Order: sequence, then C-alpha cells, then structure tokens
Amino acid sequence: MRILKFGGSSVGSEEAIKQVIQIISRKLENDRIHVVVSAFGGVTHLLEEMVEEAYAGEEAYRTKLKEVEERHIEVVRKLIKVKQQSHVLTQLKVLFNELEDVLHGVSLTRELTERTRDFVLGFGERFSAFILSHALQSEGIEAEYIDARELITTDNRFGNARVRTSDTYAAIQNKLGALDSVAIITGFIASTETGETTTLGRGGSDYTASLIAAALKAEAIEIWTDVTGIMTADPRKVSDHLPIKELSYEEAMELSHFGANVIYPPTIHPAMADSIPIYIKNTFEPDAAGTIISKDGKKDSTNVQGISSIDEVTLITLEGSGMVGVSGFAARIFSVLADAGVNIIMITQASSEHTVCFAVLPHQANRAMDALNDNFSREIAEGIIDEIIAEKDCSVVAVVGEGMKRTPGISGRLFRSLGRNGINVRAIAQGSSERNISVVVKEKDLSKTLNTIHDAFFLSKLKSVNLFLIGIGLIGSKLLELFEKQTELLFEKHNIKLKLCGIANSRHFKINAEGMPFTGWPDHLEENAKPMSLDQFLKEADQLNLPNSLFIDCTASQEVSDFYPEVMKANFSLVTANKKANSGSLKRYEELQELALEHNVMYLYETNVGAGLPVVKTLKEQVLAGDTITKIEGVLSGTLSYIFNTYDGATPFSEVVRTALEKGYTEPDPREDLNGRDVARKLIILAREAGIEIEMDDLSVENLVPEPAMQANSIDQFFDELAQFDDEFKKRYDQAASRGNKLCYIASYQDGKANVGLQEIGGQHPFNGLSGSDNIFAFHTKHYQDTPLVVKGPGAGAEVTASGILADILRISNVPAFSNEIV
Ligand SMILES: NC(=O)C1=CN([C@@H]2O[C@H](COP(=O)(O)OP(=O)(O)OC[C@H]3O[C@@H](n4cnc5c(N)ncnc54)[C@H](O)[C@@H]3O)[C@@H](O)[C@H]2O)C=CC1
Ligand SMILES: N[C@@H](CC=O)C(=O)O
Ligand code: NA
Repeated sequence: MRILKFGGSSVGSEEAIKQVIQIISRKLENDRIHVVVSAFGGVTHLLEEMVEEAYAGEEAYRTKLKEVEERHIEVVRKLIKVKQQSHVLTQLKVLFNELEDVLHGVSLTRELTERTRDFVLGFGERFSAFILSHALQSEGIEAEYIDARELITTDNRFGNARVRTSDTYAAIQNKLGALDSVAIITGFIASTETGETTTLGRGGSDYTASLIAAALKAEAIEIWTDVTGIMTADPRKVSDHLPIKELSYEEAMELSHFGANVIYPPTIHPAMADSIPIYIKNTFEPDAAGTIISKDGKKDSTNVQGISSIDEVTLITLEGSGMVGVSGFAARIFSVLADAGVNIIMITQASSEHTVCFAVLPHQANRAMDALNDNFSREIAEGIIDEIIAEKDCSVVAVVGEGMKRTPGISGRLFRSLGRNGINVRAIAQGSSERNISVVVKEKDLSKTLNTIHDAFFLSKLKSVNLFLIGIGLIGSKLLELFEKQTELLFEKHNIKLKLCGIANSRHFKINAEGMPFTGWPDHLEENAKPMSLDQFLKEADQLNLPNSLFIDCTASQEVSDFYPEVMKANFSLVTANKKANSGSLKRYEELQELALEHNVMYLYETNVGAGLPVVKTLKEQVLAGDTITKIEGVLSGTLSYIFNTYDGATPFSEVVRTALEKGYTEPDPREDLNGRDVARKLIILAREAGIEIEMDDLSVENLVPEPAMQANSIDQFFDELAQFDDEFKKRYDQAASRGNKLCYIASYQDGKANVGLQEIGGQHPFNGLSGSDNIFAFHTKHYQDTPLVVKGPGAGAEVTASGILADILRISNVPAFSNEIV
C-alpha cells in the first residue's frame, strides 16, 4: 500500500489532473494505493479572501465564488464523460450552494468565528477530491470519494487542530483497511469529536497523507508537487540550487523548520514512527528521481545537505554584569517570553554569561520587548542589566546535515566562506545534535549569505566566480578571450562558472548580475553604458551582493590603483596586472597587505613581475618557508630584453622599439619601459616581497629615452623623436660588439643597493643566452647560495599576461591545482 498526495499545483488545471490520472493508473498496475488531494491551486487562498470579504460586508466575495464555481465546472466538463457529468454537476452544485449559504450567513451576521473559517476553507478539498474521484471513475478506475472528516479526529483548536491519533488510526483502518477501490481523500480537513470541521494548518494535506500511511502501515508516502524534489536551497534565492536525493527525517524536519518550503513539519512524525519513507516527486516530471526522506537519509554523508532561512527575524540582546553566575536568569527570561506567547527561533549565550541573545519573529518582537522591559525593570534601573536591545531586519540562515556531526571542519568552512565574502555574522547557534548550524546576519546580506554558503558546500558541484574587470585594452581584451576559451573546461572539469558581472574602461562601465558575454568588447561597451566613475562602479558592484566577487585591474592607471583600499574595504578580492600600487610608497604597499588581511580578501598580482612567469609566488613561498634573499638580479623587462636581443645595428633602433610595441610587450606608453621605470617598479616589488623596505628614491635608474623624445606629446611624436637618435644607439651597440659583448638592461639588488641600467655582458654571462622577450630572475638566497634559484622565460606579451591573471583568479577561486588553501 502506498499513499499518494497531490498538492494544489498538481490539480491546478485540466492538464495537470490528466497527469495525475496517468500517475495513478500507472501506480495501480503494481500497487494498492490511496490518494490524498489538496484544493485546486489557489482555491484555499480565494476561500480565505471570500470569507474575509463576507465578514467585512463586501459583495466582492460573490464574484469570486462564481469564478471558483465556474473553474470547477469547467474541469468537470472537460474531464468527465458527458453521461456522468450531470450527476457530478448536481452534487457539486449542492456543495457550492452550501458554501454560498455559509458566506451569506457571515455577511449578514458580520460574525466570523475560527470554526466558521475552518468550515469555509475546507470546501476546497471537498470540491477537488470529489471531482478527481469522478474523473478517475470516468476513466474506468474504481475510485471512491472519502471525506477525511470521517477519518481524522482532532481537538477544537480551529485553524491548527491537534490530531487524536488513536481514534484517527482506528477510523482509518476501519474505513480504508478493507477498501478495494482507490480512496480519494480530502487533505487538510478533519473534525472534532462532535463533528465540527477543523483544519490541520497550512500544508496540512501532507500531514493527512502521513496519518493515513501510518494507520495503514503503508510502505511509502509519495508527495507529488511541481518541483523535482527538495533543493539544496530556495530556488528563488539561490539560482545554482541542486536537487537533494536523500534526506533523513531529522534533516527534513530541520530544513522545514527553518523555512524551507519542503514539507509540512508535522508530516514527518507519523511517517518516522513507522519508518515509512516519504518520496517527493514532480507531477510534471514523474520519472525524475526526486527526494527520498527516510530513516537513514544519505548514509555516510559528510556534507551539508541543505540550507534554509527565516528571512525576517528580530534579534534581541540582554547584556549586563548582573547575569554572570546567577542561576535561574535564563529560566526567567524564557518564562517571561513564554508567558507573553513569544516563540523563540534560536538562542545563544556566550560562556562568559554576560549576554543572552535570541531571535524572534518580527511581529512578536514588540511583545517580547515589552514583557522583558516590564519584568526586568528593577534590574535595568539598578544597572545590573543594560538596556535591552532589539535589532530588526535580521535573517537566520541554517545549514543542515546529519553528516556534520561526523565531520570536523564544517563550521570552519562555513565561517571562512562568510568572512571571505565580507558577511558579518551577528549570532551563531549550533544544536548539540550537530545537525544544524544557524547564523544570524543582516537581512540585506541574506541573498549573499545563502549563495556564499551554497557555493562553499556544494563547490564540488558548482561555483560561480563573479568578475568585475577594469581595463579592456591589450591585456584586458586578451583576458576576455581567454575567459571565453577556458570557460567550458573550467565548468566541466572544475565546476567553476566564470561570470563577467562588471566591465569598464576609462570612459564607460556596465554592471549586470546575470553575467555578460566575454566577447564583443570593447566595441559594445558604449551602448547603454554609464559614464565611468570608480565610486559608482564599485557601489553598483557591491549592491549586487554576490559571493565570490573579485575585481581585476588591467589598466596602467594610477587613479585605479589608488582606489584599491576602497575595493578591499568593500570585501572584494583583487587581481591586478597594474604595478603602480605595489611600487608606489612603501606605506601604501603595506597598507594594502594589511587591508587584505583585515577584510579577509585576497590580493594577487603575479603579473606585476615577469608577466605570467611564477616569480612573485616563488619568491613569496621561499620567504615564507624560511629562506632569506641576499641578492636579486635579472632581466626584468620583456620590452628591453626583446629590443637588445633583436637589435643588430642594421634595422633602426626606433623600428625595433616599435615592433616591441606591436608585439604587445611594452607598456601603453613605451617610454615607461625605455626610461627604466617599469623595471624599477618590478625590482621594488620583488624586494618588498622579499621583506626589504625600499622606496623608488633608493634606486638608481638609467633612462634610455633621449630628452626630446621624453617631452613628446604623443606616442607617434615619441617615435619621430626617437628616430633622431637611432645613430647614437647604433654607436653604443657597435662599441659593445667590438668588445665581443652584448647590451643587456639589468636590475640588481644587494646589500641595500638597487640599480637598474644598461650593461655590457660577455658571452659567458648567464644572461647572455636570452632571446625574444625573455626575462630571467636569479635569486641568491641562504638556501641557494652557490647556484641561484632561477626563473626564466618570456616575460611580456598579452597571452602570457592574460594567463597569469587567470591563474591568480583561479587561485582565489580555490581551484585545487592553483589553491594554496585546503577548502
Ligand atoms: N604588456 C604586457 O606584457 C604586460 C602588461 N602588464 C600591465 O597590464 C596593464 C594593462 O596594459 P595594456 O592592456 O597594455 O594597457 P592598455 O592601455 O591597452 O589598456 C588600458 C585599459 O585601461 C583603461 N583605463 C585606463 N585608465 C582607466 C581608468 N582610470 N578607469 C578605468 N579604466 C581605465 C583603458 O580605457 C583601457 O581599456 C598595465 O598596467 C601593464 O603594466 C602587466 C604585465 C605584462
Ligand atoms: N612592459 C612590460 C610588460 C610586463 O610587465 C615589459 O616589457 O616587461
Ligand atoms: Na609573474
């Protein structure tokens, strides 16, 4: 025997009911079944409105009643064979007349008791079960309409009646035990011992099904609805939600207590008592697996199973020295609240006993505050308790899973993910069952909190990384190309979904929470874009409240790099190719490192030195692992390396520089390379990473740009001016060549002395073998004294730089191969 329950959405229309009939007839091929139905979708709500309108003396209820009647008649006409229709319609008419009489009575007497309300609300199920039973008969299925008021006995708490189980079970066994046909039973309604209609609370039809299943010792309960099972999070709030395959009764209960619209909580008890599994199935996708709720749930699960929330709560805090060590204080607080009829959602008390804080529903907050202020007025007056504080606009988010109690590290992962995304936790509670960890956050952070936690725990399934890119010149555009190229692989192999949620150049910006295409920029940036303002860009990005958000700076702009503190303070991680922040004042460099720590964000800039080559990372790891850097030497400019590797005195020097520009090696303004500043910046960054306190003024830098070219007002003019000096460059080249040497622009740091400049190197020099845009870094350290640690390879160009930036992004996103962190 299986008990099937169809919710309102499954009987919302003629098509849906056809689906239901098909499911029932397929079941009957193998099983005995009984069926519980809810009212047609939306009807209970309309009945509620009608009875209120009648009570208010408004006539509107009549029109609604007509519409509801028409809707039911229409279904009868479509689903029931003509021959049987008139009988069914007559019976239905009798029911509608009865309903009309009651509503009329309410409107005349202007009196509405809870008892009458229940009676009115119960009509929805009476209509639907009656019609479904006849629709089945019309298909040749033996079905019998059963009014649950004959089965379920309750007390007289109208609106939310308590079931008298032994009487109920006896009646069910008596009436349905020997029934050969399929019972089509009204959900939601029951009756008192004296025969008055009661209701079992919203969602009560699930409960009806569970009671019947328990009484008949059924082998399963099937709850048929319009979703494919219970989801890991509310689909309206977390777009990346996933179906949950198996849950234990306790997990389902925790999830539904915390607002997940899963299953009506009382449903679980009767099923659990007899270990009857509950299947949640989709009427419109009957073959999809759905969710099974059973005794064991997902055995050996070590993860969180689902996340749910109570969106609006008020957090009340009592604080004061008078509470410390005083027994009975908590008891007093909670009995005051119980007497005031306040329901407490969660409680936390710090072990210092100095504060107690708890969450209540907003509509009970004033009542709770009045009761507490009244009761503790003496203690407040004496200063034993501080002022009692109510903090509105909070939400509780609960993380639920049986496996949590077996698995260390769950709360670590939870709080790290929240911290990293800048979400402030107001209060925390974990039941000793370890099945639920609840956190209170500000309501404005709710959506971000849910998405953040979801990403953290279902990472193996999917993680979105929300990108805000500034700068779509050479490097930024190449990076976008790379996103496009890698997106599928990252998704398939690492479950990473890259989403471009913001894009900007110096003139315009666009923000879109849903993500924008990677291609088509910068051409389309101007369309419907906003004028660029860093403040506004950050503000709008921040307002999206997305987890795993990071800024990427692909500009060479001082202004953008000056803005990093604001970005970090808004809890965005940051990846930058722009060297200006790290090579500016030491104070700023240190401030950024501290801000990143303080705001729990990551700040990565591997491409600042050697483009995509692993230079910064290597040096950092060396230092962290206890090594000391004694000397740094290298060729740090791709542009200058290319120029001096290529220049042979035949092609004019200025032409070689132009080729370097065309190949994408130079800075936007190639003078930054030729004047040594770009190299100086890199040396400063390396030294600082090695723990050396150094400023730009400490460096001696050789500028290769002749003064007139330095003064040029445009890049074109610069090249014209530079061409005037082609002969001088040739002279310098020839002199070196006559000595069998090569020109090489070298950076070095040792014993507090830092130089960057052009040197002549002989054939034996380790930097002599470079070609193309190669960089070379030789780190002399305590551990690498005789032979330095060397990193070598192309150190400029759009492709290598873009891939270096993407590697930083993936490091932040915790892609295992890139991650230094254990998730
Ligand atoms: N070319 C290479 O091999 C490497 C370059 N880099 C760095 O990459 C960065 C970008 O270089 P390119 O792409 O060649 O520069 P670019 O001049 O081609 O592009 C710069 C982009 O930044 C935007 N921009 C400039 N100022 C802005 C502002 N205030 N607000 C918003 N957007 C602004 C521009 O509109 C443009 O879209 C530079 O910092 C460079 O040092 C780093 C490693 C290697
Ligand atoms: N212009 C730079 C690019 C890398 O930072 C260089 O030439 O090395
Ligand atoms: Na690098």
